[in-house]
Amino acid sequence: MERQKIRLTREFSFEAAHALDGYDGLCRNVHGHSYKLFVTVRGVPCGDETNPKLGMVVDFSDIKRIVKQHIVDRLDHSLVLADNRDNRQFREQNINKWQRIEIVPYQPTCENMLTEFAHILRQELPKCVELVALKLYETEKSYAEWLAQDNC
Ligand SMILES: Nc1nc2c(c(=O)[nH]1)N=C([C@H](O)[C@H](O)COP(=O)(O)OP(=O)(O)OP(=O)(O)O)CN2
Ligand SMILES: [Zn+2]
Repeated sequence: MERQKIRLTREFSFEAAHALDGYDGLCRNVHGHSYKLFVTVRGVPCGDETNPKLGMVVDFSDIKRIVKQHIVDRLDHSLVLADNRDNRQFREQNINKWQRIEIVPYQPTCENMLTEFAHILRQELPKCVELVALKLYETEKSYAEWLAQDNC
């Protein structure tokens, strides 16, 4: 059978709090989201009949392991704050009580989180697949998308 390029998508979810420093609205306060992340990769299904992964672009469980290790397990039930003096001090003062205070080098909007996720996944995903899209829902009604074709 002809081997065509196929896209695979795996969905993830994590709970995280954040605050948008300096924002001119309610989101400057610490508040939480039930994030949903969709990771889409593209590749050609394995055609090697001796390979246990025959017919797979990549094993869904490999995507799951990589995304969980590098993104979900780090952010789940964390408080995500931009890297500045006040937030670093807040982290130092509270880290014994709340173990998960994640300082990130950007304002933690869904756009910036996706940019970081794309950078990580492009390094960590196996070479046989190409990261083509990420979609991050911050609320039921609001999401951001990263597309490889927009960022060549
Ligand atoms: N472009 C962006 N705008 C906003 C972001 C963001 O990441 N990128 N983030 C926020 C807040 O963190 C939060 O997500 C609020 O979003 P919003 O859709 O306004 O959520 P609400 O709860 O206010 O929506 P309802 O109308 O109450 O359902 C803000 N903007
Ligand atoms: Zn928010």
